[in-house]
Amino acid sequence: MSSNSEPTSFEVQDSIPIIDYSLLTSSSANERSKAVQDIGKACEDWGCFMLVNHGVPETLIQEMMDVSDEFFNMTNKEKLEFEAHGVLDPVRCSTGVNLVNRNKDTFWREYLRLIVHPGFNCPHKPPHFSELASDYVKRTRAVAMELVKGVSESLGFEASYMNHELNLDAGFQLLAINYYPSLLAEFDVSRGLMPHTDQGLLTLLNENGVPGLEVLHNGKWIGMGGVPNAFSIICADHLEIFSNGKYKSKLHRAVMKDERKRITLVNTNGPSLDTIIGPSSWLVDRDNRPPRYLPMKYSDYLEFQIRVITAGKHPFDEIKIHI
Ligand SMILES: O=C(O)CCC(=O)C(=O)O
Ligand SMILES: [Fe+2]
Repeated sequence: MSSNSEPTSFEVQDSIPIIDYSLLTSSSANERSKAVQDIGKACEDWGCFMLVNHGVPETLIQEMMDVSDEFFNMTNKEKLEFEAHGVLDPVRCSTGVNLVNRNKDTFWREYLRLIVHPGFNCPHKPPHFSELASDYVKRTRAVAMELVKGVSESLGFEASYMNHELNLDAGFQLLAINYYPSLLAEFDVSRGLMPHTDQGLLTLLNENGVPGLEVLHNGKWIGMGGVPNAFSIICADHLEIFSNGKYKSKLHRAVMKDERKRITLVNTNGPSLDTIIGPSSWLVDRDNRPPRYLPMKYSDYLEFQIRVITAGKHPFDEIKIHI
């Protein structure tokens, strides 16, 4: 979507649903069932929610923010040691330089993308980066897998159904670290991230206390985040595909509000690369609920997504079946 055609209104709203993770993992069947119901409603009505009491230690998140800051403060030459181009390269750093051009739709952002499952990849510097990131992604993965169990039940399946169907034990997990530098006088470009949806089932995101994430809801951009020690959870493309459109992937963007530096840690969680993912056969019937998306191997989708986005389109423009 180009910035010319997108809605411009912005609204701070506190009604993005908040899910308490400790209820989802509670030994009380009633509490768990209420959490499952709330997750289903949040996915259906909003396509996003805030997750509190997730159990990932605040100190670990802070250490990840600090070490990420150190990474991006290395020289461009040092960072470009990790430059890569293919979507399946295990470590991919972009210093943002190539992103800035005369096109008004383009924003400045540096990022580091790591494939962290199956198989963990991370730059060897700064010291402790790899150790911290490894701990962080194991913990976020555990949270994501619990959430997927809840989602699975909310769709009427067994908790483990999506895990089995989509081979999540070998699931493709990315850690993307986004770095929006502080706005220095000589730094005269917009910082942010274009409206987009994510690959995978659920994205888990946290930020360094500097707001910027917005979701498009009922035609308006709404600020997301700002709940202390909470993850922003965003429904992604393959949840929409698997649920045959019941849970929509959420369009979101990043817009900087002030001059402060912003860092976000973004986890995407998908099926295994060789999974062919389409609408679940249980959520499709010929008469009332025809399939709305073409199935595609996940690794092909990742390559295809880049091609389609580069051409200024959304993957769903190509794989959505219009009924
Ligand atoms: O930095 C943000 O707030 C958004 C990042 C994001 O959407 C992404 O990396 O996919
Ligand atoms: Fe995103």
